[in-house]
Amino acid sequence: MAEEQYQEIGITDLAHKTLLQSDALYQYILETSVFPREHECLKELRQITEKHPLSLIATPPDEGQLINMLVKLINAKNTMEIGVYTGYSLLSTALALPHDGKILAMDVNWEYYELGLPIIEKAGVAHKIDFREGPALPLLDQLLIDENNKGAFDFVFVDADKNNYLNYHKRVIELVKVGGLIGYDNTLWSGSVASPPDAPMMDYVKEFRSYLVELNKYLAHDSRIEICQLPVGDGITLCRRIM
Ligand SMILES: C[S@@+](CC[C@H](N)C(=O)[O-])C[C@H]1O[C@@H](n2cnc3c(N)ncnc32)[C@H](O)[C@@H]1O
Repeated sequence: MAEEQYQEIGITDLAHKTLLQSDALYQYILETSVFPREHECLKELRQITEKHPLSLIATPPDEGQLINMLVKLINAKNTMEIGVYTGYSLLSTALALPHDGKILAMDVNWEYYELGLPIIEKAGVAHKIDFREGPALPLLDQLLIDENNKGAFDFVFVDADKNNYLNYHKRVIELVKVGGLIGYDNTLWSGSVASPPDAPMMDYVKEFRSYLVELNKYLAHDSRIEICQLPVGDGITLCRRIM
């Protein structure tokens, strides 16, 4: 999505990055858990990102910490990320992977990634990343043509255009291995998924709310996965493929 489009739909006006409606409580979590252990390069990347006009779309540091922990817990080696922006979640993943681990990273915008790339290089993990510029759906379709890619991924993080999440799920579920994990970001969508559709909400929230509601319903009934929805960041749904 282009910067002007984000501005048009009002994302830059979002008041809170996370579901916690208390800045003090969020700050407490950051200061007592995340920041003391945040990798120096993640800190640098966060500081660069904060200067960008779209910094609100970046993965928040507590969620980056969760992703880093998950990747280590499942011993992931072959991973994918859809929606990179400047690379906070990408770097959180890359730092957790073994030296020969891989991330296939997709984003329509190379310029955002370019902002974070020097920090990723400095962290010594750029060799793990295969960045593909372009819309993710055709890239996923291309991957699915090769049978070897089916069930080949240990972990997939989806954090791109919300109107395509269900389309991503229909493809990614075939690419992740049985026992592997998919993380969908923003599944609580500023808490709006639990509000009536006519409740007052910002344009940006209103525009995409129905896609998240639809995704959440679909995931709840998809027998191929077990799920765990966490109120971290803007809500992340973890899906473990079981068949
Ligand atoms: C919420 S941001 C990703 C944040 C990122 N995970 C981080 O850690 O900061 C969403 C990203 O998705 C990208 N995007 C939007 N539509 C896309 C599409 N169809 N295919 C791939 N990427 C897309 C945008 O360019 C943007 O960088």
